[in-house]
Amino acid sequence: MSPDQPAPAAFGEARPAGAAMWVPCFIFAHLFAAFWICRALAKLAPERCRRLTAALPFCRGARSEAEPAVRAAGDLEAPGAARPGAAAPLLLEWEGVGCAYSTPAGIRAVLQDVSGAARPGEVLALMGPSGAGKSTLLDILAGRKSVGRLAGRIAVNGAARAVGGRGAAAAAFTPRVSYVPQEDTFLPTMTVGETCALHAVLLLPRGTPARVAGERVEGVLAAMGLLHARDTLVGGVLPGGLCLRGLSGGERKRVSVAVGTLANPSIVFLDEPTSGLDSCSALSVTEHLRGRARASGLTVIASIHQPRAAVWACFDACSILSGGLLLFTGPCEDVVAWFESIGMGPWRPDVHGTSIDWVMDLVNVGFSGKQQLPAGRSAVGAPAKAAAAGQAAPRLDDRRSLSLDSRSRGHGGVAVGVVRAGSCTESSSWDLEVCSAPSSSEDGGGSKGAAAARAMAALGGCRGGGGGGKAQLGAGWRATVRALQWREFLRMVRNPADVAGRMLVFCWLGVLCGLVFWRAGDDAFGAEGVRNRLNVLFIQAQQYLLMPYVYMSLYTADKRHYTADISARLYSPSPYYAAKSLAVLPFVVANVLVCALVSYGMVGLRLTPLGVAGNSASSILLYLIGQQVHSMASIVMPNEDTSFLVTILWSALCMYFSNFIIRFDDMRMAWLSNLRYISAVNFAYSAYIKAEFQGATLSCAGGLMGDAELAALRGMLPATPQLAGPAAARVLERPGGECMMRMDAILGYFGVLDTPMWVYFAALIAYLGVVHLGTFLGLLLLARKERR
Ligand SMILES: Nc1ncnc2c1ncn2[C@@H]1O[C@H](COP(=O)(O)OP(=O)(O)OP(=O)(O)O)[C@@H](O)[C@H]1O
Repeated sequence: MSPDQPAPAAFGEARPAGAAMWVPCFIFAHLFAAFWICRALAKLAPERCRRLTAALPFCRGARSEAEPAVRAAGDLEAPGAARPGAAAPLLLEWEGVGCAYSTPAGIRAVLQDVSGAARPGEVLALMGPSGAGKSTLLDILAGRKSVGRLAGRIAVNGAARAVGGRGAAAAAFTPRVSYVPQEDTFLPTMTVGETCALHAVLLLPRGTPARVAGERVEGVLAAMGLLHARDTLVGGVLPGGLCLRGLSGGERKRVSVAVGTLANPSIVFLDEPTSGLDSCSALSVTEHLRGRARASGLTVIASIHQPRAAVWACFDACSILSGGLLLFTGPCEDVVAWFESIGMGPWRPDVHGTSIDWVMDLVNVGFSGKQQLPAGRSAVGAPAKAAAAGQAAPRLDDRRSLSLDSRSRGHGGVAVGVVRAGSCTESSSWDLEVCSAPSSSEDGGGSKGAAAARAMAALGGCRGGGGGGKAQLGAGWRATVRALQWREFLRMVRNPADVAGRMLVFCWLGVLCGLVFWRAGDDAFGAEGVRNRLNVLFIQAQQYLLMPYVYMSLYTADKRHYTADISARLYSPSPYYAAKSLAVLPFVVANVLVCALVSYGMVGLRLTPLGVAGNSASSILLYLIGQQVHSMASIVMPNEDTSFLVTILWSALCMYFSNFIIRFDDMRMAWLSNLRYISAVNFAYSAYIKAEFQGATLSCAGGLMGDAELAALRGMLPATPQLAGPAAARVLERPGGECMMRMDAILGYFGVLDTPMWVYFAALIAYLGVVHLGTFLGLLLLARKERR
C-alpha cells in the first residue's frame, strides 16, 4: 500500500478498540487455572499446599473436600425413609453349570457340569489353578455372565434363576447380591470416604437418611480398619499418565470389600479378594467376611488361589476346579480325606505343608482324575468331550453332591423348594444344554410382573429391607444424576492437567492464533485482510475439530469405569449419560469461549454483538460435536486404535467438505459434494463467515492490493485482460475515494448468502443431537454386551 493512501475507513460497523477484549479473557483463563491448580493441590498434596499458599482463602485442607459427598447422601433423606437393615438369608444352589465360547478353533468349553451350593452364613471358596474357570463360575452365579453359551440350573432359595442372569428372578436376585471384582475401578481422585459415600447413595435403599448412610459408611470403614484413611485419596494412575499417590494395594482391596458389603447384601461374590495383599491384610479381609457371615447370615463366595493356613481356616466349604471340571465340593475339613480316598494321598504335613497347600499342589500340577481314580470308581459328570481329552470329574459322593429336587428340606434355616429346569434346549453343536433367552417360564409362567413379584417373594423382599420391606433399591434417577455429576466434578477438578491444563491450552492456542493473525481484521490490509480473516476462521474450525484427540485416553478410561459400574448394576446408562454430559458442559463452554474470544480480539474480527455471539456459539457447538464424536467412537469401537482410525476418517471428511478447501460448485464429481452434510466444519464455517461478513462493507478507497501483490498477480496471470489495463489499476490500486466493497460478495462466493444464519445453528444442534443419540445407543449396547 502506498504511503500516500488515505487511512482506511472503519470496516463495516464500528470496530472500536474494544477488540482488546482478549486481555480480560486471557487474565480470566490464568486466574481460573490458578484457582483450580490450588484446589487440586489442596487435595493432592495438602501439606505442601498449606505451606505454599497459606494466605489464599480457597486453598483449604483436605478435610473440607469430603463434605459435599456426604451431603450427596443427604439427598436421600426423606420422611419415613427405609433404614438399611439386616439382609434376608439366601441359599444359592447350582447344578450342571457350564460355559463355552466360540473360538476360531471351534467351541471351547471352559466350565462343565459344575454343581454346588452356598448357604447363608457360610464362606465358600472357589479354588483351582489359573484358567480353571473360577471367575467364570463366579460370574455365572452372580448373574453377570451374558457372553458365551451357558448351561445348567441355578436356584435361589429354591426358586429357579436363569443361568445367564436375565429374567424376573435374576432381576430380583441382582439387588440382593454384590460383586467385588478382582480389580476395582475406583476414581483415583476421590477419597475413601467420598468413594464409600457415593456407593452409599447408589446402593442403599431409596430414602435412606443421610445420617444412616453416613453411619453405614463409618461402620464398614471401621470394620475394614480404614477409618484412618477416610480422607486419603484412592490414588492410582490418571488417564493422562499422572500418578497419584494414594492407598496401598491392601487398603485398596479393603475399600473394595467395604463397598461390596456396604449395602448389606445377602450374598457377596468376591473375585480373588486376597490376591495382591500381604498375609496380614489377607487374613483381616477374610476374617471380616467370616465375621459378617456369622453375624448376619451373609453368604460369601470367593474365588481364591493358594491361601495360607489362617486364611483357609476362615472358609467353611470349598469347590475345587481344574480345567473347567469340578474335582471336589463340600466342607473344607473333608477335602483331604476325599483326595486321599481317590489314591492321591497320603497327606504328610511334614512333607507337604498345610492341607490346602497339598491339595492345590496336586491340582496345580495337572490333576487327571481319570488316570488316578481308584479301581471301581468311574469318572462321571463330565461331558464326553472332556473325558475323551483325558480329563474327568470324579463322582461326587452322595453326601457332597447337590440334590436340587422336589423334596423340601431344612437347609441352614432356609427351605429348599422345587427347582424347574427353565427354558433349555439341546444344542446340536455342543454337548451341554444351552439356555435360551429368558422367558417367564423360568419363573413358573405368568406375566412378567407376577414373575418378578414371585421372584422377589422367594428372595424375601428387598436388600437391606429386612425382608419384605418396600424400600426401592438405590437412588432415584435425579439423585443418581447428582451423585454421578459430583463424581465427574471431582474427577475433573482434582486433576490439574484436566481442568487448569485444559483452560491454559485453550487460552494459549487462542493467543497463538492471535499472534499469527494479529490485527488481520484491520481494513488497512485490504483484500489480504479478507483472505486472512477467511483463513483464521477456517483454522479456528480445524482447531475445535482436532482438540478432542488429546482426550481419547480419557474416553477410554471412562468406558472402563462405565462397563464395571454397569456390570455391578450401580446405575443405568441414562443417569450416567446425563451426569457426564452436564458435568463437563460448563468447563467446555468456558474453555472454548476463552480460546474463541482471545483469538477473536487479537485478530480484530468483527466487533458487533451478532458477530461475537455467532462466532462463539458456532465454536462451542463445533467443539461439542467433535468431543462427542470422539466419545462415541471410543464407546462403539472395540479399542483405542480403531477409535482413532474412525475419528481420523471423520475429521478428514469434515475438512475436505468444509467448503474451504474446494467450493462445492468446483467439484468435478458433483455427487461427492453430498458429503458436505457430514462435515460439521462446513456448517460451522458457514456460520463463522456469515457472522463475520454478512452486511459488512470494506472501504476500497485506498486500493485492495499493494503494488507488489498486483505485480505478482499480473505475473501469474499475464494474459488476463482484466488485470492489464489502467481500469484494473484503478479498481485494484486507486479505486476512488467513494469505493466501498460489500462483503456479501464473499458469502455469495461460498454459496451461503441466501441461507439464514439460524439454519447453520439448527444444523449444528441437530448434528450434536444425532451424535449424542449414537453415543447413548452405544452405551446401551455396551451395557447389554459386557458384563464381566
Ligand atoms: N471370552 C472368552 N473367550 C474365550 N475364552 C475365554 C473367555 N473368557 C475366559 N476364557 C477362558 O476361560 C478359561 C477360564 O477363565 P477364568 O477367568 O474363569 O479362569 P480363572 O480360574 O478365574 O483363572 P485366574 O485364576 O487366572 O483368574 C480360561 O482359559 C480363559 O482363557
